[in-house]
Amino acid sequence: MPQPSPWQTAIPSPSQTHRETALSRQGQLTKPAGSLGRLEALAVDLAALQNTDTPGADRISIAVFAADHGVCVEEVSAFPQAVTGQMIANFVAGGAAISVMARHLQARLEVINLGTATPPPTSDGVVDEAIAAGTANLARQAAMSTAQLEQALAAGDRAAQRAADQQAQLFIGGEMGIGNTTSASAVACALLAEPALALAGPGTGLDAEGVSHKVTVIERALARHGDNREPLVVLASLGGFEIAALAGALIGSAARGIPVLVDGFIVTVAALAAVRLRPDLRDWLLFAHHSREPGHTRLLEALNAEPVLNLSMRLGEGSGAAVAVPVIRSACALHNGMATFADAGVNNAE
Ligand SMILES: Cc1cc2ncn([C@H]3O[C@H](COP(=O)(O)O)[C@@H](O)[C@H]3O)c2cc1C
Ligand SMILES: O=C(O)c1cccnc1
Repeated sequence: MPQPSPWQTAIPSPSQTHRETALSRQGQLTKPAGSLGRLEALAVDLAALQNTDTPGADRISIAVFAADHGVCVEEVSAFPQAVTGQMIANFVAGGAAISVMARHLQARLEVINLGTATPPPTSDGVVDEAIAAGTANLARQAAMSTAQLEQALAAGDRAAQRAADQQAQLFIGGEMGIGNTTSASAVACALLAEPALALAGPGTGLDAEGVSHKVTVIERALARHGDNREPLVVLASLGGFEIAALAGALIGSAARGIPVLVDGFIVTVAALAAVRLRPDLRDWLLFAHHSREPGHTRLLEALNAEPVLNLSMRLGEGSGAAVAVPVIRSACALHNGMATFADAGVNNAE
């Protein structure tokens, strides 16, 4: 019998008992009901997901998935493809935005290389999950084979296992891959049956002419792909290794009982594909921020997601999720630390 793929493992249901206890506690804390706004719901959601009366986000695992994209030959990014490998080195050297945030949050950061055309100058400290030297050009052919897709999903699942081994309370997936807003937009268009124009944006900073060209490249990819909306087919045809690995990591994280804080545009596309594959994943996703990449609005709507922050960020790497962590920590500290009306001898509402 063939082994089931990791993305087929069971995803637990959030604890209804802990949700109810947390909701009741929120109603007894020394504040007008609902006055902590979304912080209340965040703490309640985390209590249910973490299966605890004292939710927390002290132990965080961040995994940045990196890979190159064959579609870069179509000149769809403001930056050269070699930047992917260079940034991998920067992540482990500690100089990237996500490296700074991981230190700031005392989070564990790992960098996973799924395959680059120009390898990083040093691979010390990088998790090697290389599948190929980047994907094929998705404007002309399927980005990856079914076997490569399975490899990417499994690499994501292994990252989720490492997060579980570290007893992570929250998982953050990040990505790096020059050209990946083209791939992510194409995946989203195929899943949502939207035209390229509705979802493509500047990415790293294309001008209006650059975005128009990117739209035509995505249209070519979508015409080649056809109207198949099956998530695994869409991922293999239009995805990237890091996007597929993220989908595997999100499912793997939920399967191990670790809630996920979803970053910006690209991770949300991976989340959409993963939710289409496993609808029970949706409960495990908290959305960190609303990216400046214009297509993110449509994606958030499709996932019925209301992100914690909107700081006009458009970086990726998991950086927006990392920046939202202090808000999540505040929600938990308030939930766990505030006195109840009864404890403090404060009169509750009539
Ligand atoms: C120095 C640098 C650091 C980054 N960190 C994340 N990205 C982001 O930009 C890329 C996607 O944009 P596009 O599709 O336009 O290439 C991804 O690698 C993404 O994570 C970066 C981009 C650059 C240039
Ligand atoms: O929101 C994102 O994930 C994003 C936006 C632009 C470029 N890279 C990533």
